[in-house]
Amino acid sequence: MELSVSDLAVSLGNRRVLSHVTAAFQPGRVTAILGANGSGKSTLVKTLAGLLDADAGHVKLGTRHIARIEPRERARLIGYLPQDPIVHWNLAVRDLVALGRLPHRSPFAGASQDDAMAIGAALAATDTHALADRGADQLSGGERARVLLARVLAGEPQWLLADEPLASLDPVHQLGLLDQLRALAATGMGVVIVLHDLIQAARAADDVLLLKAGEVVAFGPASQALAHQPLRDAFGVEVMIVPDEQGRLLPVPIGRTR
Ligand SMILES: Nc1ncnc2c1ncn2[C@@H]1O[C@H](COP(=O)(O)OP(=O)(O)OP(=O)(O)O)[C@@H](O)[C@H]1O
Repeated sequence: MELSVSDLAVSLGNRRVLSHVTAAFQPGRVTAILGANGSGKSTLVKTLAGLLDADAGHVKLGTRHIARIEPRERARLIGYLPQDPIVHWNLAVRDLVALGRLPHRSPFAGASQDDAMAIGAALAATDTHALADRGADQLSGGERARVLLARVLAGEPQWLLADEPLASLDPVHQLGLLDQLRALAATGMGVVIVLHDLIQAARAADDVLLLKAGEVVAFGPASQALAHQPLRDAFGVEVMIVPDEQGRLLPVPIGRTR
C-alpha cells in the first residue's frame, strides 16, 4: 500500500516547517529524503509516522488517513526509528529487541514462536546477534543504533521510516545496512530513510525527495532528483556526476554554487 502525503503543511511551535508537500512513497522501494539542515526532513518523517499533526493536507496509507488508524495497528504497519533514539531501560539487548514485538502480542501473552523468529531475523539483519546478551548500557553508539533498528525490524512493519540510520555507523556497517534496507525493500517493505550523503543516496535509493526550507524541490527516480540543477536548488552545491562500477551515476560534491 502506498504511503502518501498531499499538500501537507506542518508547524512546530509557531513556525511553519513544511508547506505544500505532496509525494507518494511506494512499497518495495527505498526512498531517501535529503535536504540541508533544518529543511524539515525529520518533521516529514515524523508526520509520515503519524507522530505529528498536520495543519493542512493529509497523510494516507492506501486509502486510510494515518491519523485515524489506532496506535497499536499503526505500530504494526509503520516502524519508526528516530534520529537520536533513547534507551530508557537498561535491558539486555535481546529483551530490548523483543519490545518491537509488543504491537503483535495480546496483553500478558508470552512470546510465541513467531516472536522468536522475528527477533532472530532482526538480530541477524543488523549484525547484532553477538550483542544479544549484553546490557543496553554496555554498547557503543553505533552498536546501540543497530540494536534499536533491530527493535523496529522485529515488529515486521510494512513500512520502515528511519531518520539518519547511518549517522553513527562505521563504513562497513553503513554499507551492510544499506544492503539490508535494499533487501527488505525487495521483500515488499516500503523503506523511507533520511540521508545526508549524496553518494550513499545514489547507491541505495530508488527514489529521492529533496527538501528545501520545508518545500519539495524534486521527487522522483534517484538519477533524476540527484542531478545538477535539483542539487543546486536544494543545497547550493555543484556536483560532478561519476559512474560507479555498476554504471550508477554518483553525484560527487565539488564546490558551492556561485
Ligand atoms: N520545537 C520546535 N519549535 C519550532 N521550530 C522547530 C522545533 N523543532 C525544530 N524546529 C525547526 O523546524 C525546522 C525543521 O526541523 P527538522 O528537524 O525537521 O529539520 P531536518 O531537515 O531534519 O534537520 P537536520 O538535518 O539538522 O536534522 C528547523 O528549522 C528547526 O529549527
